[in-house]
Amino acid sequence: MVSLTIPGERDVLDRSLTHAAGNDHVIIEALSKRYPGQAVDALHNITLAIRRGEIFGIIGRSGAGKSTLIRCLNRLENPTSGRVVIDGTDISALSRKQLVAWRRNTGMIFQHFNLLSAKTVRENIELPLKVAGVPAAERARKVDELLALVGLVERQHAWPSQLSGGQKQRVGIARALVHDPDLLLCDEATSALDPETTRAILALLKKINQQRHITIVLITHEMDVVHDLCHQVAVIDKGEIIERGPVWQVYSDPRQETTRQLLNPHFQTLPPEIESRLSAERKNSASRLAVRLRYTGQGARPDIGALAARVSGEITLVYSAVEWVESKPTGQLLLLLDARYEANIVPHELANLADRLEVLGYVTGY
Ligand SMILES: Nc1ncnc2c1ncn2[C@@H]1O[C@H](COP(=O)(O)OP(=O)(O)OP(=O)(O)O)[C@@H](O)[C@H]1O
Repeated sequence: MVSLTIPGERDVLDRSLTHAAGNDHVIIEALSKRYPGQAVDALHNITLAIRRGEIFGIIGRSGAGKSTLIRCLNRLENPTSGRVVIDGTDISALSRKQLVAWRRNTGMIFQHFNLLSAKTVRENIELPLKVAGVPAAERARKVDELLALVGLVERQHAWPSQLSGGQKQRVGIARALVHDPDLLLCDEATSALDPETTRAILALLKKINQQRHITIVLITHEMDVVHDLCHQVAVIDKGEIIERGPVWQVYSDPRQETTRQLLNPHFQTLPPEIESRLSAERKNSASRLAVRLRYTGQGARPDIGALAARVSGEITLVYSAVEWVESKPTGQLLLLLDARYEANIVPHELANLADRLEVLGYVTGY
C-alpha cells in the first residue's frame, strides 16, 4: 500500500472509469471542435463516458473549453468531428425537428439564469410547457409540483427583478425540469452566487439527482462545487481532458499541476517555514526527517494511535488536512520525526499507515 514517492515524479494519468456495460448515459467519442477562423481546436479529441444517474463535473480554467463541451452535449454547438451519443442516440445525426423533440429530455441551467423579466416565476416555469402544447390543467399540475420541489411556492407570483440570485436559479432549475428530463446540464450554475446560496443550490441539485435519478453534467471553475456535489470529475485544460476519475481520488491525489492549482488551497504545498528549512542531507544531529502521509481513499486510515505506536520519540504534527469524501479519508499529515530517524528506514516504520508516503528531506531549526 505504501510507496515511497518523490513529489512530481509520478507520470500521469488516465484514471478512466471502468464502466458497467450498458450503464453509460452520455458517451463522447473523439470529439473535436474548432471555431470558424480559429487556428487551434477549442476542444481536441475528447472521449468521456458518463454513467446514468451520476453527477459528473467538468472543471477547468477560463478558456479551457468547458462551455464549448457542455454546449456540444445538446448541440447548441456542433462538433467539428467526433460524436455525442446520449441514451444510444447519436445526436449529431438528428434533424432540426428531431433535435427540438429530443432536447426535451435534456434540461439546461445557466450562470445568468436566462429568465424572462416580463413573466412571473410561475409563468417562466410554465412557458416551455405552453410552447410544447401541454394542456392548461396538466401545465398547472406540473408547475405546482416543481414550485414545491425548488421551494418557491410562496414566490410564484413574483417578478424576476424581485428575486435573489439563488431564487432566480431555483426558477431556472424548475424550468429545466418541466419535461421530466433524465439529463440535466449545468453551465456554471452557481458562479454568480455567494457561497451560502451556492451551498443551497448544490443541495437542491443533489436532491434532484437522488429523488429523480437524473444524470447531471456540470461545468465549473470552482473545485468546491465538484467536491460538494459530484461523483466523478474530468479536468479540462486547453481543450483536452488531462485527468479524470472519482472525485475523492482526483481530489486527494491529483496527478496534474493544473489540477493541483485548481485544488488550491486544498492541495497544500509545503508551508514556507518548512520549505525554507528543508534539505536533502542531514545538516546536524538535530535535523528532523519530514514525511508526508497521504490519504487517497485507497484504504489506509489516519490512525494517530497506530502512528505513535510505530514511531518512537518526538513526532511533530506540522500540518494536517484530512477530510472524508464519500466516506473515504483524503488529505495529508505532514510530520517531523524524531531526530534519529533516517530517510532509508522510515518507509518500514510507517508501513500501512498511509496510502502514500513521501519522505521530503531533513528540516533543521524548526
Ligand atoms: N464563438 C466562438 N468563436 C471563436 N472562439 C470561441 C468561441 N467560443 C469560444 N471560443 C474560444 O474557444 C476556447 C474555449 O472557450 P470556452 O468558452 O468553451 O471555455 P470555458 O472553459 O468555458 O471558459 P470560461 O470559463 O471563461 O467560460 C477559448 O479559447 C475561446 O476563446
